[in-house]
Amino acid sequence: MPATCSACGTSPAALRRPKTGHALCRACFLAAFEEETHQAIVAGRLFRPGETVAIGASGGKDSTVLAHLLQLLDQRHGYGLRLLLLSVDEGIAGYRDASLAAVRRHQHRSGLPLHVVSYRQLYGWSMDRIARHLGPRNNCTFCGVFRRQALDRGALLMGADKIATGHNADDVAETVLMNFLRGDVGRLRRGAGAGPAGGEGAVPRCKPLRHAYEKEIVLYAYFQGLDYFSTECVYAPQAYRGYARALLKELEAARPSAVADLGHSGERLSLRSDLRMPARGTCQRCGYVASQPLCKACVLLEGLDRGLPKLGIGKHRRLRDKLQDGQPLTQEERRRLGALAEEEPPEEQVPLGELGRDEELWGKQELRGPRDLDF
Ligand SMILES: Nc1ncnc2c1ncn2[C@@H]1O[C@H](COP(=O)(O)OP(=O)(O)OP(=O)(O)O)[C@@H](O)[C@H]1O
Repeated sequence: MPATCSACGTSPAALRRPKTGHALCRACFLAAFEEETHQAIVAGRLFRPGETVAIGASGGKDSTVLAHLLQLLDQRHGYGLRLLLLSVDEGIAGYRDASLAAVRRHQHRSGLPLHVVSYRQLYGWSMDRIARHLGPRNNCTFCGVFRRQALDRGALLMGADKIATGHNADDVAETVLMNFLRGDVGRLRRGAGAGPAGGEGAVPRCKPLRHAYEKEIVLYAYFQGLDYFSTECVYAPQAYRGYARALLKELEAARPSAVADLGHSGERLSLRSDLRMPARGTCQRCGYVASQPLCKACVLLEGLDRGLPKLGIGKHRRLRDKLQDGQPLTQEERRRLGALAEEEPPEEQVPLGELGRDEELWGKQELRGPRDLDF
């Protein structure tokens, strides 16, 4: 005989909650998941009445569930939010184009306004082209830096007060692990991944699903019949995060609370107070938040534009200084920086309309490039 739901005591249980081990029926699971998200929003004071919130919408399960929940909870509890969908098109054929189609379907169903910004518009480089220059490694470094800025730029254009992302408890735990494994003191101090998503950006961020287990998000999407895109990014298998993810899965299998515990540890970490942290300033080139004279995106772009894609990653300070002083690099130095044998023509510019600009919202306003934006 199937187990009975431990919450209502009447309906047959439809699942065992990965987070708590409780046997629940569909209705009680949905209610518990929604209530926990609401409590996380209230306890974390994530939103204020009247705020415009741009939901980072990638078309994947997490942000699809987030967009659905924020709309539902806003109506149910009267948060008084203006919700918008914001997507970044990184230019990854066979991955982002398909997931953006899922975002558009969500837009039609939900009626929320959608705005799409693309790497090609903002930086003149799609991820596919960057990957052709860079090879299979380090693509996530470029993509992560560019996406963080692209979300900020999109949110500023939309007049958003805040960005909400679909980062879940597993993402947070993986980030805590990764920061430890890399000895990344800066990020450990900022909350080891438990703090605001991309907390160093120009627009405040929050992660309303940060206590939600990935497995439960999948269950929620399934029971609600939500339509999302679920293929992994073609460049992700090479990412270091994959090792942290595999380790976390092993830990979770042995002890399900490991996911929540790691997130909790990340929040509670305290470091020596005499550690020197880089001061926050603004990028001399584009005005974005930076702790160095140039922000990370401008450093990466400089390498790409010079045909030396590895200039902005790794320890190439000496070669960067050499270039800055106008000294030529040797063939061997150019090779170390990933110089291509032959120059590739720049990518064709994409008309904004084709990328899903919400004309009603934006009229004829043009997106500005990374070098002339004021933050
Ligand atoms: N291209 C994008 N456009 C807009 N937001 C994005 C994009 N990529 C990621 N995000 C935001 O960052 C969050 C975490 O992104 P990540 O790459 O870890 O994907 P994920 O964990 O697979 O999430 P999802 O299931 O929503 O794709 C997403 O939930 C979303 O809110």
